[in-house]
Amino acid sequence: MLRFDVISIFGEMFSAITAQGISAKALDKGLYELAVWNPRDFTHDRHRTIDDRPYGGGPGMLMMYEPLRDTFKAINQQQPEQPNHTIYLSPQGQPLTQQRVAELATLPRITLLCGRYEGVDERVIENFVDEEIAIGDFVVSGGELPAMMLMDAVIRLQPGALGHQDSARQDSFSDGLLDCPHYTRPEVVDGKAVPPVLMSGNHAHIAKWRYEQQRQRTQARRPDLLNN
Ligand SMILES: CN(C)c1ccccc1CNc1ccc(C(N)=O)cn1
Repeated sequence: MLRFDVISIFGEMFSAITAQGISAKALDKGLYELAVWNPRDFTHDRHRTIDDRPYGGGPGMLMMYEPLRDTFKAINQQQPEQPNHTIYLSPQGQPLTQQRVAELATLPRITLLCGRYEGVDERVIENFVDEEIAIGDFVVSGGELPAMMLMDAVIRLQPGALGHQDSARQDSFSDGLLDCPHYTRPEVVDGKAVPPVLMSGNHAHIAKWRYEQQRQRTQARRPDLLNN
């Protein structure tokens, strides 16, 4: 069973994936387990300090080394037998792709470090982080939402997470093309009809049309995805 250990000062945010939807059902089915660790629990001062000012000056605060080190130690004491892979979500990371998600989905254990403030002391990354990942080229206020997106993408690839028909469909995604258009009832609405080929019952024609649509859309919207 896949285990996630998450380091975050805002652990309650993760109810966004544990309370509803496919990720909640997968948790109930025992397809993964999740533990959230708060670095504040690994401080020793009265104010439970986990941030401090940056050397060299500059705006904002950084997450300090020692509380994070002690959090990593506690996590690794709990699961010494399982090999661990630690990911830091940051704008400086490698862009996440579906191919990388599929590789991560085969791991038994993933630790996710969620940065806040202006990030973490670089020595944390050097000593404890295996991989730095960005879920896109933009900045948000913390690593928690990026972590939840990575987790959701990995969870839905776990066997049993999707109904059979969905898992068949998501395979069409992993052929590196954008998805084709989709339609459902009614057949005509506000003067717009469903493409007749989809009403034909000719499954070979339907498959050909859908693939053609995928290729046209990818060429038009994301030519960078072609020639892979
Ligand atoms: C607070 N910031 C700027 C920060 C700085 C350093 C690390 C983490 C953070 C947390 N923010 C993040 C995290 C990830 C992504 C992403 N694209 O995956 C975007 N923002």
